[in-house]
Amino acid sequence: MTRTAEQAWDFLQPLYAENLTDRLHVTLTYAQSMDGIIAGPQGQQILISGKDSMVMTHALRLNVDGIIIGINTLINDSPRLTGRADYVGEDYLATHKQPTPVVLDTKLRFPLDALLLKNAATKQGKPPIIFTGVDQRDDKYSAQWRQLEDAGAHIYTVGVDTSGHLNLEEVCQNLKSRGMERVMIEGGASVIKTCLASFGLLDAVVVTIAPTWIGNGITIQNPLSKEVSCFEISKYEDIFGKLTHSLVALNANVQQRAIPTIRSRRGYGSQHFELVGRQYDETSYISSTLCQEF
Ligand SMILES: NC(=O)C1=CN([C@@H]2O[C@H](COP(=O)(O)OP(=O)(O)OC[C@H]3O[C@@H](n4cnc5c(N)ncnc54)[C@H](OP(=O)(O)O)[C@@H]3O)[C@@H](O)[C@H]2O)C=CC1
Ligand SMILES: Nc1nc(O)c(N)c(N[C@@H]2O[C@H](COP(=O)(O)O)[C@@H](O)[C@H]2O)n1
Repeated sequence: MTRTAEQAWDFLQPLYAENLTDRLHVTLTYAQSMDGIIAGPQGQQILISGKDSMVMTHALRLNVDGIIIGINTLINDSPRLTGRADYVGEDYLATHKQPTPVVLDTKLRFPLDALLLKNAATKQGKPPIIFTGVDQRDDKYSAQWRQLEDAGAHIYTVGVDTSGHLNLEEVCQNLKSRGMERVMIEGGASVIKTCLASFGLLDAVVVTIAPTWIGNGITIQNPLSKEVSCFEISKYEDIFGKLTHSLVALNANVQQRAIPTIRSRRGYGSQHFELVGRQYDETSYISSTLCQEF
């Protein structure tokens, strides 16, 4: 069975029930294997999600104002960051707006041949926003800045925190001030780790965990033991338990692993977990696509 975009969005609705008016609603979303791998050893893109999970990702993309990624993901993958009819269907696509791509790029390394710029030029996607830590007046960056703007990008300088990374709170405030209400953060590993370590930044986490062990690659956490039983997947809750909402969408024939999948928490420290878990998929559909490289 393949989910429709409407079904996928219905499934995600509990994460968006609250009406946040004063701050940006931020969803962290990514796909990982059971051993926490999100990309190949040299950062090669790996197809981890199954078809239904991709429908969910693309439906989500079409229900947010912006998609944030780190500069390495842009350089490695040159993603499109659009919602596409292949996954959501023409009708859904026609009735939803495309998100604005947002790239975290401290040193303005954004390549001029990136697909995001080409797609913006041909109106297949919105012009990207680049957040950087450099100053437009700095001679070292002014030419690149101008070329990127000429190619359609909007560039904003934000603060750099003590780890040398862009301050994500400031990024979110900036996007909110530009009229955005909801964004999703799609990765990669470094950005995911920053987000998971920044309690208070995230409102929701949507993770696809494919029931496979990749064994070697870019990981977002210490690999669990390969002897792990199905139910030990709940170890992920150590991380997710700190979040306001979290959702684990298992994407294949792993009913026995269908532990409660949405956790909602109000007020950090209150020890109150509200369990509203649901399993996303009911049938197997993914095994033929697991771990194939693009
Ligand atoms: N399976 C999945 O769902 C996904 C997988 N991926 C994979 O992830 C891989 C890339 O991951 P990775 O190499 O870790 O790179 P990222 O895409 O996470 O980019 C990291 C870079 O972003 C910049 N950056 C700026 N601000 C921040 C911040 N606050 N926190 C973290 N980084 C920041 C830094 O570079 P600088 O200092 O130059 O600004 C940093 O080195 C790709 O191979 C891609 O295929 C990506 C997305 C989703
Ligand atoms: N949801 C999801 N599942 C996977 O298996 C993935 N490998 C990814 N990767 C992310 O999607 C980006 C590609 O986007 P486009 O299809 O080009 O729009 C890639 O850069 C990762 O961010 N996601």
